[in-house]
Amino acid sequence: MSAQREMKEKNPWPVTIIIIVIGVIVIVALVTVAVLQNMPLSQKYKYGIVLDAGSSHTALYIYEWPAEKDNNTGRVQQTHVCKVQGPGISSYASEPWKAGESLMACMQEAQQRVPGKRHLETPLYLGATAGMRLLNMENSSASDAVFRAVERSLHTFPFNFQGARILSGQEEGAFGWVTVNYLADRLEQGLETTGALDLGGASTQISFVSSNYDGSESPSNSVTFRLYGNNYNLYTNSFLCYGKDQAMKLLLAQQTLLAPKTIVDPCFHPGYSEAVSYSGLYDSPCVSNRKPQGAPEAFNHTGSGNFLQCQDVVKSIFNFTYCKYSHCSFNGVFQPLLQGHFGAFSAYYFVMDFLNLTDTSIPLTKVKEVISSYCATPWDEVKRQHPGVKVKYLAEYCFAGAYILTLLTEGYNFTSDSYTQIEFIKKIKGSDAGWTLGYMLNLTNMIPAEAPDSPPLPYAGYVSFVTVMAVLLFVLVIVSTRRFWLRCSKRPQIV
Ligand SMILES: Nc1ncnc2c1ncn2[C@@H]1O[C@H](COP(=O)(O)OP(=O)(O)O)[C@@H](O)[C@H]1O
Ligand SMILES: [Ca+2]
Repeated sequence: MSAQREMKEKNPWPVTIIIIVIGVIVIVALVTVAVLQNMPLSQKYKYGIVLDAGSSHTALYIYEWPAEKDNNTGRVQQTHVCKVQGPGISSYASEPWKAGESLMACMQEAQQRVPGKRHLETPLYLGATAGMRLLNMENSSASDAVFRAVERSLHTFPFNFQGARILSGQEEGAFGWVTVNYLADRLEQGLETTGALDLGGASTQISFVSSNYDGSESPSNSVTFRLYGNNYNLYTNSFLCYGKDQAMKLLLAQQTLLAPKTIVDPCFHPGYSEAVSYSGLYDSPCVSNRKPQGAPEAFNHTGSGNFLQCQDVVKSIFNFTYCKYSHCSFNGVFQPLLQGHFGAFSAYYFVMDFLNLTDTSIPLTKVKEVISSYCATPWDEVKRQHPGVKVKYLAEYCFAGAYILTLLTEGYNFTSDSYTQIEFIKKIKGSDAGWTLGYMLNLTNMIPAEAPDSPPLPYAGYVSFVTVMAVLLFVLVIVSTRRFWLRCSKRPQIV
C-alpha cells in the first residue's frame, strides 16, 4: 500500500499533464484575447458622395472606406456610379428647376445604396466644371439660378450636404492628379508621381510634377501640396474652350468664316451632312465674338474625311507662335518640360478606346494611319459598322482623334518617345480617374500632410510574435517542471 503511494508520489506525469492542459488553455486564451483585442473591427464603412456636374453630363459617385481607417492611403474606393439622365446642368439655363429635377433619380439611388444609419454623416458635394464656368461668364444670374435649383433638390436628401460650387480650372487639374496618384498608391509611398491629362467637353487639363519647375516662372500654374510628409510642386493648367466639344465649335466657327452656307469639313466622314443652326453654334462665349455679320439661320455641315487636311484645320485653332516664357504649350501658356508617366482619362480614353488606340506602344505614324482610315470611311458605312454607338459620338471620333493627337503632340509637346509614357485609362483599381475622388479626399482631410505613425509591427507580425513567445514560455515551463520532478524522483529515499 505504502509502496504504491510512494510510486504515485514519485510519478511526475499526472502533474505534468495538468500543467500541459492549463498551459494550452492559457496560450489559447492569451492568443485569442490578443487577436480579438487587436483585430480590425468588423468592416464598418463610411461614405462620401460627389456629383461631377460636367459640361456634357452629370455623374454621381459614391465612395466608401473602412470606418476606423480614415487616415490611411489606398483605402477610399468608388462603390457606385450613377449617370444622370440628360445633359449637363449648364444646359438648363433657361429652365433651372429641371437641373434640380434631373439629379433626383441618382440621388434616390444613393439613398438606397448608402446604409440608412450613415446617411446623416455622409458628406455630399456637387462640383461643377467648365460648362458652368462658361455659363457663369456669359450669364451669371442664370448660373446662380441653376445652383439654387440643384441645391434645393440636394437639400431634400438626408445626407450632410456641403454645397454646390464651380471648381476653378486649377482645382480640376490638381484634384485629377491627386486621384490618379492616390489610387496608384504613389503618394504614401513617396514614389515618382504620374501626370494627369483630362479631356472634358468644355475644358482640358494637364497636371504634372517636373523637377525643373519650382513654380516661380508662372506662379498661377503652380499648386503646392504636402502629402504624407512629402512636398509636391505641381504644374497645372486648364484650357477653357479646349475641351473636345468647345474645340469643335472653334473649328466650325473657323470654317464658317470662309464658307458661311456650306462647310466641307475634312474632320467629318464623306457623305456626312447635317444642318447646324448658327444660334446653336454661337451660344458659347468660346466662339460668340467670332459670329459673322449677317449670317444665315443655319449652315450645312458636310464631311470630306481627309485626315491631313483635318489636322491642318485643327492646328488653326491653336496659337503656337506667341510665348513670353522659356517654354510654352500653346496660346502663350507656360509649360515646363514634360516629365514621367501620364494617365489620360475622360474623353481621351473614350475616343482612343473607340479607335482601338489605347495601346501607346503603337507608333504615332501607325496611330495617324488608323485615324486617317477611320476619317476616310463613308458615313453610311461607319453607321452600319457600329450600330450600338451613339450617332453623335460616331460622327465626332474622326475630329476627336485628330484633335487629341494635335493637342498632345503640337500642344503639349509629346514626342514619339514621350507619347509611349501616356496611359489611356478609365479606372484605377475599380475607381474612375477624374477630379471627384481627389476633391473629396481634400475636403474630408483624408490625406494627411504628415505620414501617419505606424505600429512597429504589422498586425500579422504582432500575432505571430505573441504566439511564438507564448509557446516558448510554455515549453520552458514544461521542461523546468519535468526536470524538477525527475530530480525529486532520483533523490535517495530516507526510510
Ligand atoms: N462614350 C463616349 N465617347 C466619346 N466621348 C464621350 C463619351 N462619353 C463621354 N464623352 C465625352 O467626354 C466629355 C466629358 O466632358 P465633361 O466632363 O462633361 O465636361 P467638362 O469636364 O469640360 O465639364 C464630353 O466631351 C463627352 O462628349
Ligand atoms: Ca469632366
